[in-house]
Amino acid sequence: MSLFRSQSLRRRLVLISLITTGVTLLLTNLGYISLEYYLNKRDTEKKLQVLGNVIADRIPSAVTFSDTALIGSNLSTLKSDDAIVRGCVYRKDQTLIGSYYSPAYQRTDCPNYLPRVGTLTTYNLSEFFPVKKDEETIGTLYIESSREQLLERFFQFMLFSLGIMAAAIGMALLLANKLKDVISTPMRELSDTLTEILNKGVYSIRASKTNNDELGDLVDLFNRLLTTIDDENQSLKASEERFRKLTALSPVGIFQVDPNQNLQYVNQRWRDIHGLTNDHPDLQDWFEMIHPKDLVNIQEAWNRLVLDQDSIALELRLVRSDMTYTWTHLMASALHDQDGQLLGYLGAISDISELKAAQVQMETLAFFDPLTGLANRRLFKNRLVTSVKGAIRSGKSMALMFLDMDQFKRVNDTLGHDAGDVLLKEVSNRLSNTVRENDTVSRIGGDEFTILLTDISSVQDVRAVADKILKAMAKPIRVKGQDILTSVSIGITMTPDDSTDTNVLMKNADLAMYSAKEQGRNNYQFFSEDMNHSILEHLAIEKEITEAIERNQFTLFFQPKISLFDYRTTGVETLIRWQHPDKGIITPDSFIPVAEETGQIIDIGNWVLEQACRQISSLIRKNIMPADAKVAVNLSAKQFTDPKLAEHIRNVLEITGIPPRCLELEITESTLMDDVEAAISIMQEIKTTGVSIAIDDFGTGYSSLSYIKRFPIDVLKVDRSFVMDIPDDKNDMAITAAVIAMAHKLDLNVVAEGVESDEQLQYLRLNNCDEGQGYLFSRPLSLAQLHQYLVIAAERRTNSYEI
Ligand SMILES: Nc1nc2c(ncn2[C@@H]2O[C@@H]3COP(=O)(O)O[C@H]4[C@@H](O)[C@H](n5cnc6c(=O)[nH]c(N)nc65)O[C@@H]4COP(=O)(O)O[C@H]3[C@H]2O)c(=O)[nH]1
Repeated sequence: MSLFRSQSLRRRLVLISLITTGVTLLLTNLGYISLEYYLNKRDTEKKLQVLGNVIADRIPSAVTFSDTALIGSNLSTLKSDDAIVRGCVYRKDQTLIGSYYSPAYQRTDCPNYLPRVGTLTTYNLSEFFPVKKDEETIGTLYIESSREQLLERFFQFMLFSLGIMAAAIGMALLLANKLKDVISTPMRELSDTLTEILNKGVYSIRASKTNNDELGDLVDLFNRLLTTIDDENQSLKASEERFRKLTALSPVGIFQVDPNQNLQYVNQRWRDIHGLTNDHPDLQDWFEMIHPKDLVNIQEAWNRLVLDQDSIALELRLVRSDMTYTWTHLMASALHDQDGQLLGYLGAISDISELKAAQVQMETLAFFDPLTGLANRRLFKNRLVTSVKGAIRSGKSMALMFLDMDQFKRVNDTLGHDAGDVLLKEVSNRLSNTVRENDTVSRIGGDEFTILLTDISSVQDVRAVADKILKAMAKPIRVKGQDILTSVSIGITMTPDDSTDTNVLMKNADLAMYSAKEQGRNNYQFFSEDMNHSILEHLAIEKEITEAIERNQFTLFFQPKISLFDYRTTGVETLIRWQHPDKGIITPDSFIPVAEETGQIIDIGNWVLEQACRQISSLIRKNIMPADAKVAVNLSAKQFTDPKLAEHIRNVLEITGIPPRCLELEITESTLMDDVEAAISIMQEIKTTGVSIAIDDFGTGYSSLSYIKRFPIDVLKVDRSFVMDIPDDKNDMAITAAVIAMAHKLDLNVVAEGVESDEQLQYLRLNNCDEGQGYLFSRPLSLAQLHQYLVIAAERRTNSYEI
């Protein structure tokens, strides 16, 4: 069977035709010959029967009388049939009494005795017929017919059939050949076309159609299939071309990996990013380029890609041959065909070095102070949280130092911001050089620094560092050709001893730093619970101030200002008092700083301004207060920088009806020196309302003459600390005299604060101080007391204080 299958279609067609025709004819002829033979044999047998019966019917008498002649004449009728070989008649005793044999056959007598008939050949046809007389069998007739004629006809038929078979097979051969042309040739052509297409790879070749039958349809279908393949091929080529162009132009490196992990394709950009020039880069080479720190990540991601067919995206560094590295972003995913069969992996890699650099820059900006390069507040807070956790974990201590530069503002304002920057940088350097590398130095504000000291074994270590810092700061810093002496005040808190809460630690260090400031600056203080108590006190005051505002517990006192030339009352300074229901009168020093810090000062200050103007304007209207006298009101720093200040002043002037020239605002020198430029513009705005401005506590704020010149002020109040030591402190006396002279040069009115003694009065008068204020003239007075004071003062104005 396999031999048959391995034959060509053409040969198989011929074989099938021959076998089919041969077998069909063979079977047909065999059937036909057999039928013919059977029919002839039946005819012969019938004839034998007829002859036998006729003769048997005629010869009973002849047999009875053994009339051999009669028997012989009857048997001679057998001559009529050429096929009869012999006829034999036997008596009842089975002896032969008559016989006939055909000369055409080999002469054989009938056997003499009936049973011996069986010895004759059985090849022929034979039959026994009983010879009966009166129903009694008196003899037997035996007739034998030859088969020769039968067989002769049989062979003639056979010969004829074979002739027909040969003719039929010949016809079948012709038919098979024809079939070859009809079926096999177009099939061969189709196969040749296909072979040509496959060999040349040209899908535009078409098979030629010769028939309009099923094979013709097959050729049509084949050509249509080719057209479809050709179209798809074309679009595939177009798409491939597009892909090729796109990848060539792509700013992204593109790569393809086959299912066996071989790098199948990379575009030019991929090569550029990797700095690889070889034609067939290897995936292993690529893995070897990956930065050791990124290897674990990429291997883990690659496993996910290959084993789980997951898409991956990650950032990694590629190390080039010159050991520089490029930051890249890699994305890859598995490629499957329509049946879900894995085709490989497709990926894109982009150079993100610039992005990374920008990110680093952003992080630097976000976490580092651009001026000093130190950690900024944000990074400091992160480190503080981490350090506290580390300290808890390791069981070791950590110290937080809060440093504030002493008198930085003075340098900044007098020598300019550039000088301030130089100072800050140098201080930063000195701080960084004083601590270990593990410790974090941060600049968290203008002149505020923090230091985190980790792994502290004892407080002694911290003291040693703090001492080193103070010592490092003691050396002068050269700024703009001048040697500047600077110092820092340091507050220190420890974790876990003081707290493990970062906010609490910050507050502790801040408190300790303020305590260091209070202790005279240029020193360090460790946080103690006492400092905390002052916070609680602070909080309590804050709460009480709120209640005081609500319950109208504030009242105003006025302290007269006296002309040192004619002792006239030139005005009053408004001083707030708190009439506490339990604690009695509370002076402003106890609550103004708290109110300043909490912002409550804005409400309080606005109330003071309005009340003072209202009360004094009523005294002016009643002519109790001289019409040219002024009421001075203190402005806190927060009030001063309140954007609504000028609007509020105008409002108060309007609603109280006090003339603007009768109102004077006292602003402390330190408030003005916080931000000189801003202060000047605020003062200019205040001046538009028509009120006067006085600098309070002059001499304590390190203001330089160049600024005073630019301030739109009217009055300069010499601080009580200078007046206080007259006549004992020659230095203070000289300063006071110089300030008065300078103020006069600037056309400013000078008021001396805290005049308590005649000596002081005389000295001030001697130096042409314009006005004085102090216990020598009057303590701060309630409105009623002031009323009384003014009345009396008017009466004894002349020379009352003169000695
Ligand atoms: N030892 C001594 N002291 C004298 C003498 N003459 C006056 N004083 C006191 O010196 C302070 C003068 O006021 P200041 O320098 O403006 O200093 C004021 C001022 O800065 C502030 N202040 C007072 N009232 C207000 C206010 O309404 N608003 C704001 N923002 N601050 C106020 O509180 C500070 C303290 O005020 P007070 O306790 O009233 O204290 C007053 C006054 O009672 C003297 O001869 N000897």
